[in-house]
Parts: sequence; C-alpha cells; structure tokens
Amino acid sequence: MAKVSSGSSGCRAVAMAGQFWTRPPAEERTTGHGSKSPSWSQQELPNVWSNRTLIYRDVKTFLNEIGGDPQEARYWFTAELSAGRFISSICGPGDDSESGFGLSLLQWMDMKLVVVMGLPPEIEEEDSAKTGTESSLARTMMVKHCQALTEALQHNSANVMPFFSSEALLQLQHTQDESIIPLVCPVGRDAAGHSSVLSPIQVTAAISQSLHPLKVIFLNSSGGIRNQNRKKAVYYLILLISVCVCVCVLSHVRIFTLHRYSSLDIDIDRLLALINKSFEKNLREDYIASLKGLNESALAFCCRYSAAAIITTEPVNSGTPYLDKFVVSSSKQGQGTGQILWECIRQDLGKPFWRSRATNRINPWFFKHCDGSFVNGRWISYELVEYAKYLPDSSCSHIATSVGE
Ligand SMILES: CC(=O)SCCNC(=O)CCNC(=O)[C@H](O)C(C)(C)COP(=O)(O)OP(=O)(O)OC[C@H]1O[C@@H](n2cnc3c(N)ncnc32)[C@H](O)[C@@H]1OP(=O)(O)O
Repeated sequence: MAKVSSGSSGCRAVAMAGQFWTRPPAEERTTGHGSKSPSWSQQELPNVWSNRTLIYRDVKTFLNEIGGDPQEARYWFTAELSAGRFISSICGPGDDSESGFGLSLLQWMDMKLVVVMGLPPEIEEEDSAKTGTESSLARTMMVKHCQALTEALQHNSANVMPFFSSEALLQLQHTQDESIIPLVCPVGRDAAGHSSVLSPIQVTAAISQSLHPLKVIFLNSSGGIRNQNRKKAVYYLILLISVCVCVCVLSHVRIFTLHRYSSLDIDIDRLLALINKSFEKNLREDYIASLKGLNESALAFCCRYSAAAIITTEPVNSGTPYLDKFVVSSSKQGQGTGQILWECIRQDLGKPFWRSRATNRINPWFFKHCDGSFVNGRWISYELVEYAKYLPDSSCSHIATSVGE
C-alpha cells in the first residue's frame, strides 16, 4: 500500500491521483436526475438538506422508534453521545444503509463530518498495491463502496460529496460548508506515476493535521482497527470537525434552565436579536424596560441564544405564568427544540397562558397543548382567554405583516 508521508504531501498525492479519479469509468458515471446512482458533481446533488420538514419528521420517527417516549429517547441519545458510543451503535458494522442512516443523523444534528473511506472488506490492505491488477481491483471496489455509501446517505436526505480529487478536499479548509459530508476516497500516485490506494489511516492523519477534528472515529466490521487474524478491518473513518451543536444535542435534556431575569447576566442585545430575527419584526424599544418593571419576570434560554422563552407572572388567579415570547432561532426551527423548551416551561412553571397571532403557522401545535382557546380578531388566546386578549402588543405597530406573536 502506498504511504502518505506528511499532511501536505499526503494531500498532494491525493490531489495528483484526482487527475485520474475525477473521471470514473463510464459504467460508474451517472447522469441526470432520477437515477439511483449518485451524481459526482456538486451541482447535480439534490438540495435535500433544505427540506427541514422531512428531516424533522425522520428524526422524530427515529426518536419514537428507539424510545417510545421522545423524552426518554433524547435521554438515551444524550447518554450515547456522552459515552462516545453513539456512532458505533447506530452505524452498522460495514453495512452501507445503516452507516448511511447513522452518518445522516450526525449531519441532521448539525455536526460537521468528513468521512474517509477505508478499504472495503473484500480487499486485503497488504495486497491492494502489489500489482496493477490488484490496485485496480482495490480502486474499483472502493468506488463501488463509495457509491453505495453515497446512495445510502442520499437516501437518508444527507448531502454528500464524494472526493476523488483532493484539490477540492483542500478547499474544505476554506469553505467549511456544513451542509455537505465530504466522502474522501484515499488514492494517490506513487513515484512511478501510477495511481494507487493510500493508507486510509494515514490519509486520515494527514487530513486531521490540516482540519484539526475534535474526534476521529473508526468504524469497522469487527471492532478495533484489525480483526482477530490481524487483517485490516477498517471500513470508514469519520472525522468530527465540529461538535459544537453536539453540545446543543447534549444540552437538550436540561439546558433550558429557567433563570430569573433580575439575577441573570443576560446579553440583552443577543436576546433581542434572536427574538426580532425569529419573529421577523422588531420589539418595541421599551419592551425590556417594561419587563424590568415586573419583578416576577423570568427568562428561559438555551445554548448560545438559539431558543428563548420570556415568561412573566400576571396578577390573575393569584399570579399565573404568562408566556410572553416563545422563540427558536430560524436555523434551529423544526428540529424539536421548541417542543423541549415547552416541556421545560411546563415542568418548571406549570401551565402558562399565552396567545399567538391567528396567522401563526404554529397554532395547530398550540391547540394540541392547550385546554382551551379563543379566537379574537387577529389573536388566538390560549387558557385564561378573557385575560389574555386584553394584553398589549409588544411589537412595533408599524410593521403590519409579521409572523404571529
Ligand atoms: C407566545 C408566543 O411567543 S407565540 C409565537 C411563537 N413564536 C414564533 O412564532 C416565532 C417564530 N417561530 C419559532 O420561533 C419556532 O417556530 C417555534 C418556537 C414556534 C417552534 O419551535 P420549533 O423548534 O420550530 O418547534 P419544534 O421543532 O419543536 O416543533 C414543534 C411543533 O411545531 C410544528 N412546527 C414547527 N415549525 C413549524 C412550521 N414552520 N409550520 C408548521 N408547524 C411547525 C412541528 O411540526 C411540531 O408539531 P408536531 O409535534 O405536531 O409535529
């Protein structure tokens, strides 16, 4: 097997090999939409990532499947992630469809990944570069497995880009496009100019030197890097470049701690930016000041201001929590954050009352979570409807067409 001597030379070797590999054999290339085989150019890849509804539905189905109760499932999910067992438990051993699902799930969680293809189980590492024929066989098998994994990822709505040229891979450092899982085939050219399969581990090391992943995970069919016969068993190597949203995932369980506004050091500008952006309209300038006047005002917020709830206590029924603002940042909507935030509010504060604009798309969900509602002009009041409908509007009045409150 060819060796990668250092990060940069390894990348150069792959880049050189790319000249041969960017044009796969005719029978392995695909054209047009509707084909089951993957396209090899970024432009042809379907923009499945933007379909958040489907992704949300799939994640929810997954959570339901594994736990029955979504909250319990999330707990399980968190435990698996913290224990580092997550990938091995959901990416099946050497099974492309299971691996595709597991890797897609990581992407849905907004983790940034790079996948380096290992040698397929059919190929022995020692044999792969011995002769031209064997090298060619290794290459063909790798393309086949790369294609299968690409299809599996696309089948699970992941956005994947196979790299047979590492020129493009090198650009990863600059683009850092989170919506794409780069699938790297470790190939290079030796001193004699022949293309050959490189050591996946060394390519991973070379990429790691450049991208500084937080975690490198080895997936294989038998556990460990080598199997009992000391034969190679590496199947995929995964680099988690960033697990920052993994923090979000981990924090789903209890990050939504409610804080009393008066005793909390909150970045008000960030909080207002979150609310204004998500509601697509601006709050009144005196909004925060009006909250300060209320001693019992409370805020709930999570993970870098990606979700927040502002709850006040209204002088009705000896003090009842009023959900004044309930918001998730636009980039995190539709992924279950609102549901978790809601559960935390219920757990910590009991049953609040609230209202929303009659045009708000979230209303069907609000209906499911209330005991009673009342439509009054442009407002729908939930619970304590007689009281809620007379509360003042907190947004700028000159913006008439906005998503509901
Ligand atoms: C008191 C008030 O503040 S009322 C105003 C509410 N806030 C806003 O309108 C601000 C803009 N919107 C948001 O910030 C968010 O969309 C929220 C807070 C309403 C919901 O948070 P999300 O994280 O997106 O919700 P989450 O993913 O947990 O989904 C909860 C439910 O809402 C539904 N939902 C989420 N987004 C949408 C949408 N755009 N259209 C229709 N339904 C939606 C989901 O399908 C789910 O319902 P289900 O359990 O029946 O399938």
